[in-house]
Amino acid sequence: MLSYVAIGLVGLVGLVVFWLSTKLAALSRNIAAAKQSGLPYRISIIDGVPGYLWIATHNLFLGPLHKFTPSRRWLWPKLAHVHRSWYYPQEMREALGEVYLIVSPGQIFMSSSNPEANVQLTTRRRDFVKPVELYAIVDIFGPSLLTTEGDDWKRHRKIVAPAFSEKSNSLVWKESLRQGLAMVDVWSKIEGNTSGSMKVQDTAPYTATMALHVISAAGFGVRQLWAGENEEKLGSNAIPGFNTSKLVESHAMTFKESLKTLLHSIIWLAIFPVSLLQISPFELHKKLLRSYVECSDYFSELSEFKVRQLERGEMTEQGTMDVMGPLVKASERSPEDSKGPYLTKQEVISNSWIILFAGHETSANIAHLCFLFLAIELEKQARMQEDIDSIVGSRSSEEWSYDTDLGRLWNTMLGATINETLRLMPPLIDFPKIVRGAPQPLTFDGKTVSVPTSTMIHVSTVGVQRNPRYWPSSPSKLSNKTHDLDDWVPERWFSSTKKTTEKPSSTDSGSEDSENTTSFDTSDGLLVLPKGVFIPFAEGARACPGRRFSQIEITAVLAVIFKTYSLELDVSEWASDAQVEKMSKEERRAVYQKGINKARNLIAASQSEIFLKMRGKYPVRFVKRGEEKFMGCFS
Ligand code: HEM
Repeated sequence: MLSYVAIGLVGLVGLVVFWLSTKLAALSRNIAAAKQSGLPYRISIIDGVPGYLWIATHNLFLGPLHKFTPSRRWLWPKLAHVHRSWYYPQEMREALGEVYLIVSPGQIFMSSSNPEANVQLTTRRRDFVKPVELYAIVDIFGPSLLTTEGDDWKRHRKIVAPAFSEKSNSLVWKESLRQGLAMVDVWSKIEGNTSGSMKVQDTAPYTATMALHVISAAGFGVRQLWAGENEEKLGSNAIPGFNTSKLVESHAMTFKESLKTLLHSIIWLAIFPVSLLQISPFELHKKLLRSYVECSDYFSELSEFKVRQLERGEMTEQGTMDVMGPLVKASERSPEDSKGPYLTKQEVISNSWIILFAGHETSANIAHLCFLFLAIELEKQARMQEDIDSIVGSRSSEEWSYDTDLGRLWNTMLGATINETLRLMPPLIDFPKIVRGAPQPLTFDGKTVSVPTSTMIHVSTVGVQRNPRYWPSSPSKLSNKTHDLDDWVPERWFSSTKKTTEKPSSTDSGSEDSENTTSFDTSDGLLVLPKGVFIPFAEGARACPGRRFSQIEITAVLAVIFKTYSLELDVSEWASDAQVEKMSKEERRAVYQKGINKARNLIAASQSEIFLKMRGKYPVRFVKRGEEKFMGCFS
């Protein structure tokens, strides 16, 4: 008996020794490659981009560890803390430089927050490839524009990109103005609110619904209504369950319900594939599976609805952007068809999902954060309102023109507000690339380094967008830092001194597969930065095709709301309305400051779960302009 235990133990020790020696051998190979690269590097025992199980659970271990003071100096918990990694790029940059490697047994990881390097990483598409395997988490309905590479990606892009044309944008503008007003109407009907004063516990779910509605109408040609709106308005555009509360027999959830469940639990779909969910006894898994199937069915039904619309010739009459139209047309073709590229029926579903997914939470989070920053910075909000007034005057939003008003609004404090929010809190804190083949040369700051084979690269959006070397800045008014790049300062977008190094040269821009995603933000009104510096929408061929869509959407929503309303933080945690009424200017300022501190702390505690977002909520109050309680105290 004893001898069996002894043999077992020896076997176990042997396995551990074998495992350790293979890990050590891999680590020393990676260290040798890092040494040859010419880049600074650090060694970590944990791989830089851990798996999905780690992503889903790491907060449990690392949250408490970060509270333990000595660990704050350690590098590896910061690297492994995926949800909070957006918080550390400056520390990393100060310790290791703008481009550095982290070497672990299973991986060489590179981070870049250098504009010159960023330009090469985003434009040399064949040298620095998109690692589509990392996108499995969002690939739940199969490969799409976001999650393919090479010729397959070009086929998807050729079909999907034209839908984001200039012609479509006026529809985004109109629908966003409508949705902004509808959102206010919903707030006014919350119990205890009036149309003159509206307390909203958390604007995030509302901006999420607003963004979903805009994409649904402008992207899919299907108008969505807010709860309480009369569904008869939809007429022949009603698709039961998709945009109505009434379900058809085959469905148990509305489209919005199924989409919401899916978005909230998407990480679990990466860990538990559909085949596992089908046999799982847990209610949570059953609900997730149901929402997955429902969503897929809804997209199929929408696609059939589009086929019928196409047959009736309705889509051109409506003049909708209708991403779905070109997708459905392409799905009628075969791979051999000479009329143009094809999509399979499943690819129509996967691309529809990805457009909703990529364009919904991103815009929603930025709109939500713009609200909070404007409520924190009342003086800046007042300046934005003056700018809006100076452009639209007393005209009602129905008369606002896409051609003349949008560009003018953008080039004011309004555009500065949106850009500054995208700079400070980009929804994607970084985007990945990988070196698949031979080591790749990378030139920046007058030297050329060699990025090793299989290096996983993160182009650090947050890193470069908070780097004082490339941005106009002043000493921080909120901390003891010598720069204010960790603070929300929209005025920097009116800086005349473009404090930048010379424009980095693009080695491969204008390549045959790059799409024109230029935007009105390249005009002279706001600060224009060299390539690779302001990259919330990425750059190069794989840049976001929805850039202009979201800029127009957020501009319209902010303009239509702040034309009539002001936004203040709710301070009822510290003082009732009656108490505030009796307060002097100084007392009001002091109580508001408590709200500001709390809201700032909540924003700073945001986490990146695919997209960077706030976890807590802060209540705010929209009041008719002229009826503010605190705005005057800050002027
Ligand atoms: C504030 C809003 C938005 C931000 C910050 C943003 C950011 C980005 C970024 C950084 C990428 C590159 C991702 C990567 O390479 O991994 C991307 C890709 C993409 N975005 Fe956006 N996006 C926004 C809004 C939208 C909207 C409104 C839509 C659609 C209506 C959209 C659709 C897409 C698609 C389809 C891709 C994949 C493009 C490709 O791989 O060729 N995005 N976005």
